[in-house]
Amino acid sequence: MTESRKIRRAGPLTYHGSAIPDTTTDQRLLDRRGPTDWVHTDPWRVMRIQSEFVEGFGLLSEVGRAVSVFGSARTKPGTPNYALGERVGARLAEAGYSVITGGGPGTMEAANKGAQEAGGHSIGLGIELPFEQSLNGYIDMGVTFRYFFVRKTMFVKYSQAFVVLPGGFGTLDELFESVTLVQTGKVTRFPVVLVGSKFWGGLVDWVRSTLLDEGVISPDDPDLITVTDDPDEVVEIIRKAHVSLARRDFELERVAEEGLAAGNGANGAE
Ligand SMILES: C/C(=C\CNc1ncnc2c1ncn2[C@@H]1O[C@H](COP(=O)(O)O)[C@@H](O)[C@H]1O)CO
Repeated sequence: MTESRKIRRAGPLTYHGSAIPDTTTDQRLLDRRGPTDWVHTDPWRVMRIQSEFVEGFGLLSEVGRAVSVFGSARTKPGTPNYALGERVGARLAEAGYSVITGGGPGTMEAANKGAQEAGGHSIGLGIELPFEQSLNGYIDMGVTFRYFFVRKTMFVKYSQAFVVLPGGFGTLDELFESVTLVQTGKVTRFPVVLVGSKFWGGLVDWVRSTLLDEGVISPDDPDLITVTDDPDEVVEIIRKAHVSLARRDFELERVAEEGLAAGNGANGAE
């Protein structure tokens, strides 16, 4: 009778006899030894980026109708812009929208405060910065990201409109990123509302004159942005846009169903 050979299973793999490695996968995982420089390499960073997306999608997937509010991190409590941020947050919450901000101080805090105090759902998507900073104190659900671009994806994916109050480079970056996504058709359901005509007027005039005159945007592009001073109008603009988008979706579905009923079949597009 042949002596039974030793075997070891490792997931789907079975090792036999002399092919059995000296250590098990668990030992290699759990024993801490060897070089650690791989944690500073790009492939490892890619894994970390992936995990941030997975975590963000998991945590935010059940957020209902939401609006992202952007604005200066430097707006001080007690100033007109802080009060404006609070009113915008409150009106959105009263209209049933969750309010998503960058979770920081200034206008972000004001919008979260307004939303929370109005009984709404107040969300902060924080960002890890080189200096110590915690989420503001008016957040029901806070998620902190390491990467700006992962966080930006979350603002777009989990909100149905962008509201932009006065702010600096960060706010301008968020404004133009959102307008570019709408302009290029990467997102379809995004009213972009600027709040504060005095602050935004010069920029909007420049868009309508210089950018149009130079031919670097299309004639319809300035209409991708709406300006108002009135928090109630912010909600009205967003509601109207969503109603007309819902009508358009309904119409598209009706046309598709009629096409199917008439035997045209689907066109195969995703
Ligand atoms: C500069 C200060 C704090 C920075 N903290 C921030 N926390 C969270 N999100 C931030 C922060 N700074 C910028 N952002 C994002 O950009 C927008 C504001 O940028 P701006 O340059 O201040 O206009 C904002 O919407 C955030 O998403 C001092 O306390």
